[in-house]
Amino acid sequence: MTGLPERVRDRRPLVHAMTNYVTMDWVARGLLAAGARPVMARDGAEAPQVVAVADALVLNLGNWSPALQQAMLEAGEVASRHGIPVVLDPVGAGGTAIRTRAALELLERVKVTAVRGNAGEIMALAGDQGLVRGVDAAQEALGLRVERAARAVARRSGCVVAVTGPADLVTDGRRTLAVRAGHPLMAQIPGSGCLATALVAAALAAQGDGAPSVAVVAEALLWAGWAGEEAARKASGPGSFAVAYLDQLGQAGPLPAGRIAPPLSDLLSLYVLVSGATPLSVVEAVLQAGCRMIQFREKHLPLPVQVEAAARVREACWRHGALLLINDRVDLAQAVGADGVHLGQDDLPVAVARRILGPGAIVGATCETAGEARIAQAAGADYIGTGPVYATPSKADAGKPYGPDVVRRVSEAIRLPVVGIGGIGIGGAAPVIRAGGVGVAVISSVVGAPDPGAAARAILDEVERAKEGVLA
Ligand SMILES: Cc1ncc(COP(=O)(O)OP(=O)(O)O)c(N)n1
Ligand SMILES: Cc1nc(C(=O)O)sc1CCOP(=O)(O)O
Ligand SMILES: [Mg+2]
Repeated sequence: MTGLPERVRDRRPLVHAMTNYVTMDWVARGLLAAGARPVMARDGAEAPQVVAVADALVLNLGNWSPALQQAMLEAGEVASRHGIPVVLDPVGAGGTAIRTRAALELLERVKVTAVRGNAGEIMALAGDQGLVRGVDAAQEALGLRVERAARAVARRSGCVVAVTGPADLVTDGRRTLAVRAGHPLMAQIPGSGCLATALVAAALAAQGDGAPSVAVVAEALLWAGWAGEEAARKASGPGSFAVAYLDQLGQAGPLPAGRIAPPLSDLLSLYVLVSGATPLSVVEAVLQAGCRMIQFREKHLPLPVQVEAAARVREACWRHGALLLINDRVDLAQAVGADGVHLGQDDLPVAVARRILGPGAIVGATCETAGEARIAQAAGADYIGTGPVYATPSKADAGKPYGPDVVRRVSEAIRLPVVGIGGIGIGGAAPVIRAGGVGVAVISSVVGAPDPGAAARAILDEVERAKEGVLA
């Protein structure tokens, strides 16, 4: 299959965007730059006629009014009858009751193909009163709650739900993908979200059958985010960024690989640290058992030996579709082609590692407090490790155990996925998930077990059972 930008340029879908006055011009420019054809008819007198000849319909709640609601309902019902994909942008849901009700009514009466919103909006549609300030949701108290809300809305409405933020989540209620792409400058121009919604509509139209597709929605968000990354390289501020963004949308060329994957919240379920001269056979055993996240932490070996050993672990991870992160050392991560690093408070700063490794790398950070976690999130971390949860035999300078509540304190302060670490074994993992963690990081309970593979499987099962309880 050709890349999404080529498909949109080839098919030039007519996208009927019933969008708000604030970003209408930006959305029209973005669709044109992407190769689609925008039509912005918003009035109820003509919208139902226009949508009948369109290839996709966008319903954007910005600048909402009762008249707009009626027009959207009528246009949406026409689109549903014609099998035209409909993408809902529930702008401000959760911020006012009227917006939440309007979005829910559209979801109920229109066959919506996809919803694209921020965390607060999607949580509001799921009935989870997340914190929303204005129309930009506060990325608070999220973690698994966002994924749970998105899955619930997707299952209830039979659509794909995309939650855009530091990392985008896309789910149909069963399968979930994460998209790692974007740049902070995108939040400094109005309409990035509205245009992402319109690109999702163009992507669904260009795929031909207009069916809800997690992969197509994820690819559209990758296109939007990657354009932001590339534009930011050329921009000197929000003004030049906006111009560069439109230019980038029009560029040919494939989208970057490796940016769409199962969410870190899935991959981090069991995170095994290779530490204390762990044999490669143990790594193989835990990968066979289903572990998809390994951290190489043989910090006491001479660096040349670490390079050799880490390269062998990386090769094992590649064979199992697992990610490899390197403890502390960005240079070692680059040397062996690892997927990223994990950094403690006394290691290289997250922002520096992000600058060296680029937007596609995974950067984890150790944080023991909500404040540290917010700083790490703002600096560009992808996940947080917190602990020690219980007493640990594997880190001499670990502090006093906090208990699982440290995971709750940290995970309720940020959007990023949080793993607990420190003394975690069978029976100790579930409390970490119930406290808001997405997984557990372990050394001795697995690496030091008589049968590391069996131990890994048992802990993974405990985590997955606990997650089912949280996500239900
Ligand atoms: C997943 C995870 N969480 C925490 C740590 C501890 O990292 P750090 O504080 O840098 O201590 P060292 O591991 O370097 O001794 C971790 N490694 N992984
Ligand atoms: C590497 C590490 N960091 C910790 C922290 O609290 O930040 S505890 C720890 C060691 C974890 O090993 P085990 O699973 O054997 O307790
Ligand atoms: Mg460290």
